[in-house]
Amino acid sequence: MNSGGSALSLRRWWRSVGFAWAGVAHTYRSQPNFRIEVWAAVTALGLTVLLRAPLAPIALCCALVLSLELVNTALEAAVDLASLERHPLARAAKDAAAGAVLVASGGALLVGVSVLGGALWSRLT
Ligand SMILES: Nc1ncnc2c1ncn2[C@@H]1O[C@H](COP(=O)(O)OP(=O)(O)OP(=O)(O)O)[C@@H](O)[C@H]1O
Repeated sequence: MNSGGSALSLRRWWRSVGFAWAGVAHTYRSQPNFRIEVWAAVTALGLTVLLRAPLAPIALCCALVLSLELVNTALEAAVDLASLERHPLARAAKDAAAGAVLVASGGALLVGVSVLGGALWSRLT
């Protein structure tokens, strides 16, 4: 058994988690849209628990939107690092990444309304 090797890979994994968390924290600090999405996700998850609605579709949608916003931020940084000059390909890349967030947000909104809408309506009426 190679316990030294597994301790090392666990430490390496933990270090990678630290880098990933630094990426999430940096995006939270630098991207107002990400902050809005985080608090929208917290609200949606809280409502889901409160209304005893199915958690899986809401959690999946929250994770999808937040993940795509992180990828969008990564792509923006990579494009700006490659060149700060205006270029049609830079615009295409950034617009497509922003479009991915928009599409996921639209889908998440539909899922949110269909899963939570009925339960919320009957609580309020
Ligand atoms: N180098 C560039 N060349 C051409 N167009 C660009 C370039 N950089 C940004 N743009 C255009 O400006 C838009 C906004 O880009 P910017 O990098 O400012 O993102 P942002 O406003 O932070 O977007 P988000 O709200 O998604 O974080 C892009 O979607 C793109 O249409």
